[in-house]
Amino acid sequence: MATNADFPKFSQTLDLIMYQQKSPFEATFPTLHKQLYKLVCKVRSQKLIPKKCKSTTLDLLAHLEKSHELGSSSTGRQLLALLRTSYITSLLEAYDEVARTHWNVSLPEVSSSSDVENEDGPIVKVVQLVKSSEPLGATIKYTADGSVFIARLIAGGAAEKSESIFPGDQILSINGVNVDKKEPKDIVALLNSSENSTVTFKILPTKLRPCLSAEKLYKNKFLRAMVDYDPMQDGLHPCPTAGLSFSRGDFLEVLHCDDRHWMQARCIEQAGAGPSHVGVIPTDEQLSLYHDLSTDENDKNRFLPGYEPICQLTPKSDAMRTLVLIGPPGVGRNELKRRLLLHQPHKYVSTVPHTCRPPRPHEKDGIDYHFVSRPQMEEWLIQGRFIESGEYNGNLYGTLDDALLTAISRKQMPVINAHPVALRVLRTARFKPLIVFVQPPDIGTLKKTRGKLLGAKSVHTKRFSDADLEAMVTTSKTIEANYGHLFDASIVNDNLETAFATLLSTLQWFETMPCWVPADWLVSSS
Ligand SMILES: Nc1ncnc2c1ncn2[C@@H]1O[C@H](COP(=O)(O)OP(=O)(O)OP(=O)(O)O)[C@@H](O)[C@H]1O
Repeated sequence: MATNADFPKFSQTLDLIMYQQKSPFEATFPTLHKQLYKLVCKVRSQKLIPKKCKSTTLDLLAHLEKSHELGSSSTGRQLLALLRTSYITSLLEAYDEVARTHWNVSLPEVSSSSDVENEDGPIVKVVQLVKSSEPLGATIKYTADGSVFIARLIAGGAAEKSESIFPGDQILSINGVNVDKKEPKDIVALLNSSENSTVTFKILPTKLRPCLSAEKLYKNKFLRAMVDYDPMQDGLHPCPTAGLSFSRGDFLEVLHCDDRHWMQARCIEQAGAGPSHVGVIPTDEQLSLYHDLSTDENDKNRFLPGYEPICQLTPKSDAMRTLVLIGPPGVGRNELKRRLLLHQPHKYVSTVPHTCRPPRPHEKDGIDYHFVSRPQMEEWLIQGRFIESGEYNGNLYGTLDDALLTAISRKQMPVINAHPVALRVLRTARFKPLIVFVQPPDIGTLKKTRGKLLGAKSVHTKRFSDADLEAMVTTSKTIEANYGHLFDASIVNDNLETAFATLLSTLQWFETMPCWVPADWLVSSS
């Protein structure tokens, strides 16, 4: 027989289903999602009390099936069918197993939170938390007279989950020890030293409950870090140990944004590693304080400010992106591009540049170059229509934006080897570039593979001096330092065959998997 005590377990299980399934589930079955949501609400409000089932969620589902609680509509039947799929059933079984496990924690007999009358008058609250390996998940601050207050709760931490402690609450004592004027290290020691399995706080609750959400301060909850950040190096961080360090190019999920200067975020899961812990990081406004002070010329190339709002782009077979190969001169971008065009000539295409120099005898207009007049080139330059342009031997050269747009409109993927500076123009919704960094291997491998001619394998074969190869490695490092956060993928070109195979699998990945792109790409294309 289910008791009320079993309901948290069941409702957590449903939370789990909704959380795990949310995006595909909600997107594919919006009506079913609504039904499931209603079910969770019903269970939560305990209006739905199954009398005939045991405490396992699978039993509860069996009960729902028999009792027609969900109605006999096709949506209700579909929902049950979905809940019965092997994926969901396994999830429920796993959860039941976890829920059945006895965790060896002896919960206190007193209620976890109770209001008691303080002798001096104001209502104080006693909050008792079960100790676990996870930290309390709260930072503290002091007033001038040494009183200790909760500064912020870390999203998803033990204090927040307790729903009994809030920012602004004053901590009067921990396990009966008065904390007034105690140093942070003494408070940490108090939290850790308690002998029993619980920690008891006496709290003077705040009258103001801050309720700013991430959405209110940040239109977009997901951000790409454009700078490196280490809270331990940040003298202005209110609590460096509760901070989160991240590197340029990391994807962050903002969970809380309590004020204009600090917010809570975690690094989004990357390549199999789970999401990072939640930590306090500076907002854009706070970060700009540090970078305003920067005199580093390279910062200007890094597309500051500190964060770029991002969203997930779901690949569509009829929406082409531009493949941009970035890398130091001589690293092999032309060779990779040449192989790609040969591999699928109908899909991957090259763009023909414009020039105002006269054609050479063997050159064909529209194939080697588009030959146009100098005034025409200058007019396009003024209009900002070139992706890249330059002057060589008194003649202008450039790649027109139309060249890319025409290929994209024909459902082809233009491939260009661009200078990183061109990313400023290219990285927009019009071209939706997929930016692949081609980097050289270590200098030893580079000397082995490029120091000698490749025989008759390629008509483009070049010979490099040791100085050329060393310059290639140095330039590669500079490009990565300045633009690495904008790269979607990196390929090491040690062996041409494997580098090309990696390029193909990278392209396949981006053609089939959702990926993070600047949020305005989707806004401007919708
Ligand atoms: N992995 C490799 N092993 C050996 N040789 C290579 C490799 N990759 C490229 N090469 C050779 O290096 C030379 C330079 O390559 P490529 O022209 O493709 O470089 P690039 O990045 O396009 O440089 P640039 O922009 O200066 O033309 C070519 O002769 C190419 O065949």
